[in-house]
This record gives sequence, structure tokens and C-alpha cells, in this order.
Amino acid sequence: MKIEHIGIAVNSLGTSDDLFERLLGKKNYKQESVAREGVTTSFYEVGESKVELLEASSEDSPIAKFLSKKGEGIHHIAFGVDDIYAEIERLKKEGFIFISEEPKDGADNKLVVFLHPKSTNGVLIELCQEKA
Ligand SMILES: CC[C@H](C(=O)O)C(=O)SCCNC(=O)CCNC(=O)[C@H](O)C(C)(C)COP(=O)(O)OP(=O)(O)OC[C@H]1O[C@@H](n2cnc3c(N)ncnc32)[C@H](O)[C@@H]1OP(=O)(O)O
Ligand SMILES: [Co+2]
Repeated sequence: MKIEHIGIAVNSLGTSDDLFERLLGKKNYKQESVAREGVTTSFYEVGESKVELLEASSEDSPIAKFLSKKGEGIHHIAFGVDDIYAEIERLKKEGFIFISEEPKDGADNKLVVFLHPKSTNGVLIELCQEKA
């Protein structure tokens, strides 16, 4: 398991891409929308991990709700795993709560699933596995 990415909720990718390009001294390596999640993402490599900027692409997006309640900031931590199904079973046995137990297609060629922050010390945790 490794920290695959840190998700950051932003009001505008236009503004935040400019800020992170200056902060990291590099351009993003991709921008990708995930309509199911109501997000447009922008990814930056930072050493072994990544920063994922997240802009809401629909009014009912979880990012829109997060921004309206908490404003811009860190939204989630994504752990990269080798076998997402095995990890789901392991974590369920440990008593962790999943928002949905069925992995779905995420951004950046990943299968993703989320744990509920009430079972993870108030931090939204994403598990992601590289798709073959
Ligand atoms: C998949 C594409 C991409 C990728 O990496 O591939 C992404 O990462 S997409 C990221 C966006 N998608 C998601 O976040 C999906 C999972 N999130 C959800 O299902 C919801 O956001 C959920 C269930 C975490 C919260 O939704 P809800 O409608 O319950 O919102 P509330 O504001 O009522 O929150 C309830 C409760 O949870 C706390 N909360 C909400 N969001 C977060 C957060 N990001 N981190 C920590 N805590 C969070 C919120 O404060 C409420 O707590 P309370 O004590 O009741 O105030
Ligand atoms: Co993510």
C-alpha cells in the first residue's frame, strides 16, 4: 500500500492549475472528467505520489457539496493497493465502513472505492488499484 494521491477540492481548475504549476514547477500530466462522480480532475506527479485537483462538474457533485460546506482544501487521501477486493474484505473484517463496497472506474486508469470518514478518523479514504 502507498499514498497514491492526495485529493484537493478546488473552485476552479483554471486558477488552481496555475497555482500548482508555479508551486510544483511543473505542468499537470493529465486532466480527466469522471461524470459519474461529477468531477473534473487534474493530476500532478510529486515524487512517488500525486496531487489530484478536483473541480465539481455538476451541481450534485460531492465536491460541490464539500466546497459549499468546507471551502477549498484537502478532500481525501488515496491509498494505492495491489488487490482492491482483498483489501475491501480485510478492512470490512477490521470494522471499517465503505460508502459502496463495489469498486468503480475512477480517474487515471484506476478502480476505486471509498471508506466513510466516520470510520476513518474523519478523513475520507479512497482505495485505488491500477486497471490492467
Ligand atoms: C473517482 C474519481 C476520483 C479518483 O481519484 O479516481 C476521485 O477521487 S472522485 C472524489 C469525489 N468523490 C467522492 O468523494 C465519493 C465519496 N464521497 C461521498 O460519497 C460523500 O462525499 C460522503 C459520503 C463522504 C459525504 O457525503 P454526504 O452527502 O454525507 O455529505 P455531508 O456533507 O452530509 O457529510 C457527512 C459527514 O461526512 C463529513 N465529510 C464529508 N466529506 C468529507 C471529506 N471529504 N472528508 C472528511 N469528512 C467529510 C461531513 O463533514 C459530515 O460530517 P459531520 O460530522 O456530520 O458534519
Ligand atoms: Co481520488
